[in-house]
Amino acid sequence: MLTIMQWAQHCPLTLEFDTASEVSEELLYLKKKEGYVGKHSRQYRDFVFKEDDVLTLTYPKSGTHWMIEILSLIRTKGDPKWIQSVPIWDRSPWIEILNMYEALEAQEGPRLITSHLPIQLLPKSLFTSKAKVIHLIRNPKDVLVSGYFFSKVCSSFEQVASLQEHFERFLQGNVLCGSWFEHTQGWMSMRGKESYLMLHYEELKRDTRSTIEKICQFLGKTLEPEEMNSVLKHSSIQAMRDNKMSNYTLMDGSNFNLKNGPFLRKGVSGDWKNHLTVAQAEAFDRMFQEKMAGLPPELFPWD
Ligand SMILES: Nc1ncnc2c1ncn2[C@@H]1O[C@H](COP(=O)(O)OS(=O)(=O)O)[C@@H](OP(=O)(O)O)[C@H]1O
Repeated sequence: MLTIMQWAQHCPLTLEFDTASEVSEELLYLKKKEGYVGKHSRQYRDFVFKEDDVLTLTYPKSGTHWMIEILSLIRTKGDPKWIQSVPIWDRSPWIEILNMYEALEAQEGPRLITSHLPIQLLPKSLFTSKAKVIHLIRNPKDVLVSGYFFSKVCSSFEQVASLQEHFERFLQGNVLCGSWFEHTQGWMSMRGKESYLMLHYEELKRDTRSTIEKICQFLGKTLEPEEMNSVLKHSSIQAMRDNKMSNYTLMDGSNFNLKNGPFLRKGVSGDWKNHLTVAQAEAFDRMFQEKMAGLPPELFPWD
């Protein structure tokens, strides 16, 4: 029996797997994480996804919370009462966090569920159920930069001395949730399934309305024009910064330290250009070409 993961120190979840072969190399670093506590969670593997579940699936720092806010507002047809009264992590709990997992199990459907896990660590019922998966991806250079700043705010992230150190760890997959390249390719293997929708942060940013329409179509929902306007208004980054149920001020002082930066930082595409050197960007691009060779370039519509 091999225990491989503790998510966060304040809400420890550990998954146990029967054989080492079930553990991808890129996740092994998690075993070394300080404060690591083994805890048997075979039950997790038996979690039953239901057909009316909607799973937001992201590599960390790809726009997860934005998507949850949008899905919450679609559910209420733009009425902000729910998002303004229930914390974002209770509206769409992370399946890999133990206390949230337990809440999810007890929850009546339809459920919003979130995960940052790579595909091989999701309970198997996901792949036989009709639960819908929204896989949001983002330019990994922006993901990298966002993660660097977030590491100063959230102690679950690897504490690093410099952006260069974070850069090297990111390319090696030696960061929370492992290699972006493998995580992304893994989930992209669901392309073509009716229950899978892949979206880009950049597309959501460039044309939020059309992307929300696409989400509604995928979910079989319709919004009246004024309901759509309300979804747009209340899921804007400024509205989320002003919403204490979404800005993590309720978590400040736990493993979040908002003195070191806001939870909702810039919320733009292309911020990597302000932080990565030309040499870093070139090294990144070489790695990208190598790792993602064979996938159509239109899957990655960013510069
Ligand atoms: N409404 C809205 N509009 C635009 N951008 C937004 C929005 N909400 C969150 N964000 C940006 O998403 C980044 C955080 O991603 P995640 O929510 O996936 O982070 S986490 O891993 O779940 O902690 C983080 O990106 P950076 O600003 O580049 O750090 C957030 O600012």
